[in-house]
Amino acid sequence: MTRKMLVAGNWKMNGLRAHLADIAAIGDAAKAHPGVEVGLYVPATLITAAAERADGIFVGAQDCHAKSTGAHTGCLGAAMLGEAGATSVIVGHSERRTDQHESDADIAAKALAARAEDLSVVLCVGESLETRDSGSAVSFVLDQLLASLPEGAAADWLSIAYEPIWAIGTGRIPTMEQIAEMHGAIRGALAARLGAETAAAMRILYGGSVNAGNAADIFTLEDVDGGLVGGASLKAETFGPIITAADAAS
Ligand SMILES: O=C(CO)COP(=O)(O)O
Repeated sequence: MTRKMLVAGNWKMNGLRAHLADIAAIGDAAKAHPGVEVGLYVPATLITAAAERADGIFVGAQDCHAKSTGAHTGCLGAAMLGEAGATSVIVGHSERRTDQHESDADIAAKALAARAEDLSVVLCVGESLETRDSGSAVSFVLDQLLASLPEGAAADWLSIAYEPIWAIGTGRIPTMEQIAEMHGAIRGALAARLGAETAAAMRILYGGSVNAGNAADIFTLEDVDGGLVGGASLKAETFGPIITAADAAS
């Protein structure tokens, strides 16, 4: 089974129109590597402008509401994001699980809402440092994954991102053995839930302090099919080498 590498940037709450030139530069970097799928999850305010300029990359949103419309002040439905130009959405990022108190059931519902509007989905899972240190990271992440997994999950619209919370924005990453163990366990759990064929086709991304220096090692691991990149995705100079590393590992 060959899975196309996916390297996606999560810009989080960063980016103004002044940064559209960076998006264009990242598109240029991506075009040199057509074997890698590259996307940017930008703030909602930038989706339309980014999608208008995006060449060589897809543009996504960082969250969507589980309902399509209604009395939900400040929220955005999947159809709105699609109309704005997004083709994909992140659900279940640990920052939203923590800051917005999103539950696994909320996240599964958001993924389904996105799917209903033909958006692809990256579903994030990951353990805290406390859970890692207690020795129960794998069982925690698998429980979280299976509870957040939407009905009808399929590899043509859903990818998983393993993002250990303690590795996000810290410059600290798990050992290669820990990443390999977790990704293998995730694929095993997907196989048990969705069947071997779907599990073999579904991309499992690693996220958390991915940079030009560590990407090549991480992407070489068998069950790592790309990365979800925060800080290093803001500039082509730092994101470009990560795309190159994914191509080399393809
Ligand atoms: O949270 C992340 C991507 O969603 C990872 O962020 P950093 O790459 O900045 O650690």
